[in-house]
Amino acid sequence: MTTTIRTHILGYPRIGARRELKFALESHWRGERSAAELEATARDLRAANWAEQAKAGLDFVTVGDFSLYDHVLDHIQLLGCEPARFAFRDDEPELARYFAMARGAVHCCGGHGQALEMTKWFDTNYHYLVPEFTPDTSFRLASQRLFAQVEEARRLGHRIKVVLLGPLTFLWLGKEKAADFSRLELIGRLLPVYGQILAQLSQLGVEWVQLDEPILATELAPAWQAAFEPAYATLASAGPKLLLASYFAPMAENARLACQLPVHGLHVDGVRGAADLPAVLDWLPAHKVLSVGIVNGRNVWRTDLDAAFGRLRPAVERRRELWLAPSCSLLHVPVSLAGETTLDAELRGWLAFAQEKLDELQTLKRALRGESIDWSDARRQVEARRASPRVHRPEVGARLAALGEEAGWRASPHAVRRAAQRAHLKLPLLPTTTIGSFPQTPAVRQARAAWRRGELTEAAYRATMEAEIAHAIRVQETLGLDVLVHGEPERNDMVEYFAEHLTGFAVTQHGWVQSYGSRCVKPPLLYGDVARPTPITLHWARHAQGLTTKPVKGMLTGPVTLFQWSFVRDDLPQATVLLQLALAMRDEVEDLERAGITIIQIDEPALREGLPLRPAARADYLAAATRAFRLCAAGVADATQIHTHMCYAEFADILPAIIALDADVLTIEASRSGMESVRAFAEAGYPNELGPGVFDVHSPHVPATEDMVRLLEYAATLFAPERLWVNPDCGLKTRSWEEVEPALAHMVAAARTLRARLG
Ligand SMILES: CN1c2c(nc(N)[nH]c2=O)NC[C@@H]1CNc1ccc(C(=O)N[C@@H](CCC(=O)N[C@@H](CCC(=O)N[C@@H](CCC(=O)O)C(=O)O)C(=O)O)C(=O)O)cc1
Ligand SMILES: N[C@@H](CCS)C(=O)O
Ligand SMILES: [Zn+2]
Repeated sequence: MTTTIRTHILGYPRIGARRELKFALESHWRGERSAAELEATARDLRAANWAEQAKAGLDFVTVGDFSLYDHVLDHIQLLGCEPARFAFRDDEPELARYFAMARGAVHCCGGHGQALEMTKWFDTNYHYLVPEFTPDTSFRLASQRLFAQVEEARRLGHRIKVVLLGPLTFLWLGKEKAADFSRLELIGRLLPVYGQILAQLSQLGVEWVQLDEPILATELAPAWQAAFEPAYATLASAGPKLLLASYFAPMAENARLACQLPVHGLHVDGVRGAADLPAVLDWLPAHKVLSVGIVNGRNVWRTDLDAAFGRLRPAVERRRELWLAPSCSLLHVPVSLAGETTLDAELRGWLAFAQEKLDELQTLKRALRGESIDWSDARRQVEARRASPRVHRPEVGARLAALGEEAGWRASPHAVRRAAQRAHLKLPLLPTTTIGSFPQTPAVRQARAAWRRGELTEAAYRATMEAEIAHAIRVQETLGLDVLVHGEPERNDMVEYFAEHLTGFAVTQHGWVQSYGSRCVKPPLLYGDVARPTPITLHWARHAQGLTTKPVKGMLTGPVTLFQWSFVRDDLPQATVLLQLALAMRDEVEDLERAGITIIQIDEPALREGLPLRPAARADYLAAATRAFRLCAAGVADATQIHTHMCYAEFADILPAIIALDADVLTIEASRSGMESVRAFAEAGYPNELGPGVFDVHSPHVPATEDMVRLLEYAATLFAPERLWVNPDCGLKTRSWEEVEPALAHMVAAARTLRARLG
C-alpha cells in the first residue's frame, strides 16, 4: 500500500519573533495605536506565520490559531456567549468588548466589568479566560473574524486547514455561574452554532477543520464521555472534513471512543500520548487520516529523527493517509532560533524552536516517502547532547546520593514552630504582607536593558536597584504593612532570574512564549545538573533588611516551579531533577537564614499546573514535588517562618499535597472567586496559616476597603482568624505604583478594621 504523507501543525506562536503583538496590544491599550493599526499588525503576523509554514513545505497552513489575546476568548465571541454581566451595548465594537472581557471593563457601561477569570490551559503555563455559563446562556454565530482570516489566507494563495476548539472542550473549560446546573446541558444549544460555522467554512471552500478536544486526554466523567458520539454525529454532516485532535497526555480509556467518532481523521499526541499509538493503529478505521504528533510541541530539544522515523514506520505500513505534526500547538515554544546570537554553538545545536520544528516535519516526511535524506548532522547533535560533559556534574549526583531521609523534615511539627515564630516575630492578628514583586516600572526595565547592553555599569545598575528597593521599603513602612518585601526589582522573571545564576541552565535572548494576553515569559533551558555556585538573593535581601526594623521576607522560587516553567532535560527522571533544584535552592534558604532573614517565601505557583492530566501519574508527581519542596525548606530553625505562594489554579484536588508541604504560611489567589478556596482549605482541615488574596492583581481597578473587609469577614467565618494573613492575590509587578499604593493602603485599612472587630 502506498501511504500518502502530509504535514501540518496544530497552531503556531502568535506573538511574533520579536513580540510584535505584545507591543502593538500595549500601545493600543495606552491609546497610542488605533484598532485598525492593531489589526494591521495582527494581519502581518498571520501572514508571516503562514509564510513560514508554506516555506517549510507543509501541506496546509493552519488558520484560526491566531488570537489577539486568548483563543478561548475568541470562541466566546465567535459563539456569541459573552456573559450578560458585562451589559454590552449593541453598538459596542467587537474589539472593545473583547478587551473588556479580557482585562476588566474600564469603559464598560453600567455592567459588572470585572475581567473573566483566568486559569491554566491544562498543564501548561499558558492562561486562558474562563467562559461563564448559566442555564440562560445562549449561543449564536456572532463574529466573522475567523472567516475573514480564512479569506486572508486564501488571498495569499495558501492551502488551508482551519482550527477550532471542539464544542465539548469549549464547554468543559467554562465555569457554571448558577447552582444545580451542569454546563454540559448547553451542548444542544451550542451544536447548531458549530454546524453553522462549519457550513460557512465549507462555503468558503475549506476542506479540513481541526477540532481540538484535549479533554480526551483527561479522565472524563461518564456524561462527558457519552456526549461525544451524539455531538460529533451532529457535526459530521456539516460540511468540511473533521480532524479531531487530542494532546498533552494519553487518551487511554477515551482512545477507542476517539477512534470511533464519525470524523475523517484523528490527531494523536505522539510524545506525551505515545502510549495511545498502538491501540489507535488497531482501532482507527483504515479510511481515516491518522495525524501523529511526532515532534515535541512542549519542549525545545531537537527531535531524534532516527527514533521518530522508527516510531512512524509501523504507521506508514498500516495507514493509507498519515499526517505528521508537532504533538500540540507550537504556542508553547519560542518562535525561532534565528535571533539567538549569544547561545554557544554546542547548545544551539541541540535545539529546535517552532520554526525549526517545521523543518523537522518536512525531513521526516521526505524520509518516510523514501527519499534519501542525510540527517547525520542532526544525529550528531542528538548524540552530542547525550554524551556532553557539560550535562553531567558528578558532585551533584554524589550530594543527592548522600541525602538522608531526615533532610526533608523540619525539626519540629508546625504547632511547635508556630509558637517559636510568634515569640520571635510578634506580629499582630491578621498580619499584612504582599506576595513579593512590586511594579516593574519602565525605568527598572530600561536600567536592566541598559546594563545588559553594557551601557550601565554593574555598580550603577546595583545602585539603581538598591534605590528601587529603598523606595519599596519606604512605601511599605508608610503604609503600615507588617511583613515587608524587597520588591524583586532585580528580577526579569521569577524563574529566569534564578536560572541565570544556577549551573545546568541557559537562557535565551528572544525565546519568548505567551503566558497570557500580552504578557510573555522566556522559559530557561534546563539542560544539565543543577547547583548554586554562589548566593543569588542574599545581597538584595540584606540590603532591604538593613533599611527597616520590620521583618523583610526573603523571596525565592521553589524547585517545582523552576522545573515547570523551564524547558527541561529529558534524560533524567523528573524526581531527580526536582531534588537537584531543591538542594540548590536549599543552599539559598540557609544563607538567607544565616544573614538574619527569618521569614522566607518559597514560591510554588506551578505546583498544581504540573499535576499530570492522567490520574495514574499523579501520586508519583505529588510525592516528588512535595519531597522537593520540603527538602528545600527543611534546613531552617523552628523560629524561621517558611511561606509559600500559589496562584491561578484549582487547588481543591491537591489539598493533601499542599498540606504535606508543611509550609508555615501559604498565600493563595482567592479574590476573583470570592474566597471559594478558603472554604476548601477549611474543609480539608488545613493545619497551618493561610493568606487568601483579597484583591486581584491583574486589574488596574483600585479595590475598595469595604470590599476587602467583606472578603476577610467571610474568610474569618471559614478559617480560624488567628491563622489568617492579609495579602493580594499575587505579585504586583504588572501594576503601577499609582495603583499599588492606594490598593495596599485600603488593604491595610481593611485588616485594621477587622482586627478591631475581632480583637
Ligand atoms: C507569576 N507568573 C509567572 C509565570 N511564569 C513565569 N515564568 N513567571 C511568572 O512570573 N506564570 C504564571 C504567572 C504569569 N504572569 C506573568 C506576569 C507578568 C509577566 C510579564 O510581565 N512579562 C514581561 C516580561 C518580563 C521580563 O522578562 N522582562 C525582562 C525583559 C523586559 C523587556 O522586554 N525589555 C525590553 C527593554 C526594556 C524596555 O525598554 O522596557 C526589551 O528587551 O525589548 C526584564 O525585566 O529585564 C512582559 O513584558 O511580557 C509574565 C507572566
Ligand atoms: N513572588 C512572585 C510570585 C508570583 S507567582 C511575585 O510576587 O511576582
Ligand atoms: Zn502568584
